[in-house]
Amino acid sequence: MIELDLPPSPSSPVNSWFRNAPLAAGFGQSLQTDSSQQQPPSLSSTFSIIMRILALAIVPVGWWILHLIRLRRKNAQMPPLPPGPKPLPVLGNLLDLPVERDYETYTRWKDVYGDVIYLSALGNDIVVLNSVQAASDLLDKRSLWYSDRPYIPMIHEDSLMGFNWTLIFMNYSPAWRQQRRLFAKHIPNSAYASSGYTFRVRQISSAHNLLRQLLRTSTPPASDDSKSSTSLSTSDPYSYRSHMRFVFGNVLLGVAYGYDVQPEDDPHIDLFERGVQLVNVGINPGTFLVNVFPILKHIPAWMPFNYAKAHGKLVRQTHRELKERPMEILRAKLASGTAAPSFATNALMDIYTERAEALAKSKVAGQISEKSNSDNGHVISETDVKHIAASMYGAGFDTTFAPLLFATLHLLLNPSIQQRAHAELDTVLGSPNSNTFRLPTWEDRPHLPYIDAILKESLSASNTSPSEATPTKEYDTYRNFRIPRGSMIIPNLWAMLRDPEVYHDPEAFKPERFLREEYTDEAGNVRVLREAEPHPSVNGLFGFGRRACPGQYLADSIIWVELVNLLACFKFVPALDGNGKPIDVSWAKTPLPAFVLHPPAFPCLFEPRSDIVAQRIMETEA
Ligand code: HEM
Repeated sequence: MIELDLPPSPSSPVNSWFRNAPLAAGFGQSLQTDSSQQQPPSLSSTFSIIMRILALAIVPVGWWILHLIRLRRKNAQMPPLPPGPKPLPVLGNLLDLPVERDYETYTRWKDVYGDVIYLSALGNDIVVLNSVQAASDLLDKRSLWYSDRPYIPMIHEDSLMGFNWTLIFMNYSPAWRQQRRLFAKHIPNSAYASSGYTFRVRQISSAHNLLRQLLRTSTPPASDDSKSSTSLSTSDPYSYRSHMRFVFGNVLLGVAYGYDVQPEDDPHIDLFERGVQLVNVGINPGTFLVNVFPILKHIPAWMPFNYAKAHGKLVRQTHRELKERPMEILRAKLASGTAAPSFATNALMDIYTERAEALAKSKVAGQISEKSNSDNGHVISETDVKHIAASMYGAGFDTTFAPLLFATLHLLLNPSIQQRAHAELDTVLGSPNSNTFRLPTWEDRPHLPYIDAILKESLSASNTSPSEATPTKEYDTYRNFRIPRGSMIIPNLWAMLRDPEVYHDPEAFKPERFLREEYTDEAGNVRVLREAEPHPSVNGLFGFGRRACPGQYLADSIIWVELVNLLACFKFVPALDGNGKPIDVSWAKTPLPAFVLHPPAFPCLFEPRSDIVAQRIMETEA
């Protein structure tokens, strides 16, 4: 070990680097001295060290300068980059990028730079799309080039989270295409498709389950005398959240595996929740440095403080369990003939049937052919079924839960919207005070346009924050701007939904913007009273192009059935504070920063609309 007896100095990292730098650079031998005779280095030896450092540095620095000059020349011949905040050398716009609520900053920049903005961060190109037009032009119309996923070391490295088995993060590839086809085949692409019948039965029974749970913890109806059955219950103004969570978990695991969730502490729900939370931690750009400096992925797992590898291992273990456990249960049920219909049940049955047919054919033709089922060599297998089913909870839970929370919040804040919804429902379901009152069914949907409008407005409120990014496959030009190859494309839904050209009074919760209203004039002609607002960005809510959400029709039907049942049966009323005054919850309109925006927990009470309604709810138990 060589030690230099340099004059004492403050132990800042920079000083210590300078102290050790010559050793690290291989200058140790020339400086090796007997510590008993050490002298401060002479001026000439210091000069020689500096010269050597300069000599060594000149090659990379020269290369870097040449590279920059060449890049400048090349770029000068190309169209300019889209406008954006001025970058710093090397860091680019790293310091401009907000840690939280990036969508708000991108939206503010729209006024300054326009709807296509260029940013760079540590050499990575980023293009933010702030309008539906730009997003659709690139992601829809040039979808072949814009369908890949960005490389995120924590996600994609097998030695870290190894999470690229899920559709959401898979690159555009034959395996991805096959999985999308499999998804589309078994998850109906229309809320009204006949193949969706079994899922709709499950959705209805889950919605009734939610009604019963809310009734048990609800406030009594206003007209209630103290003997009513509902008056026995006390009200926890936050309990609705856990009831809703249970119901969405039940629907999603039911659709995925035909699995019935236990009302409390279901082990599968716990497992999937844990899996989602662990992934969220891993993909947060600020949590693990390896996402910013991918080279850190080479640090071995045994090194102390290697939290990224430790976290990756935990995620892999949890996901192995989460993928295997429900499939094992399903296989056992399939073997005993007791499996309920579900995505995985139906897809596995298909595979088994195809295999049996291929086997039968092979006995005739002497060989097994799996070609019919393949895309560039990728044949659908049980592993694909397992992976898609396991993705459904993560992809579908928060995304469906959040719009229902927003609907609840805005209905609570806007009694007039509730009244209008109740009036529409009463014409279809009967008055809640009449014995003819019934609960809604799927067939009622076309007759309830205002409920649909509330659903659309709630979906807009919960727009997925703009972290979805797709690298361009090739260098591209758009509106005479250059989009560098490999750019991260960020469609900023927040800005799209607040585009004043499209969306009037965007901050207000106005379901009627989705209604086209007609009236009949004196001569009996049907005329348009008001056109629905043009609102193309509601399509953008489910993404663009080839990567657009494959679960959108399922999501739409899941949220609709919950919302319509809640509205048919309950009034959403404010909880009271210690002085008996209604608690104001308007603060909850500002969403929490997350990938899927959702309101912070706010108190809300559910009051059954009448005793007859309460009775109808209890009848569903049968
Ligand atoms: C209101 C609810 C939902 C919303 C707003 C929503 C939105 C989205 C968005 C914005 C994307 C990304 C598209 C892109 O990258 O361009 C996506 C992808 C995806 N969604 Fe949904 N989603 C919802 C519900 C669901 C449900 C219920 C499921 C399934 C059970 C699901 C499954 C998926 C999958 C598998 C992907 C990845 C597709 C791919 O990368 O090819 N989603 N969703």
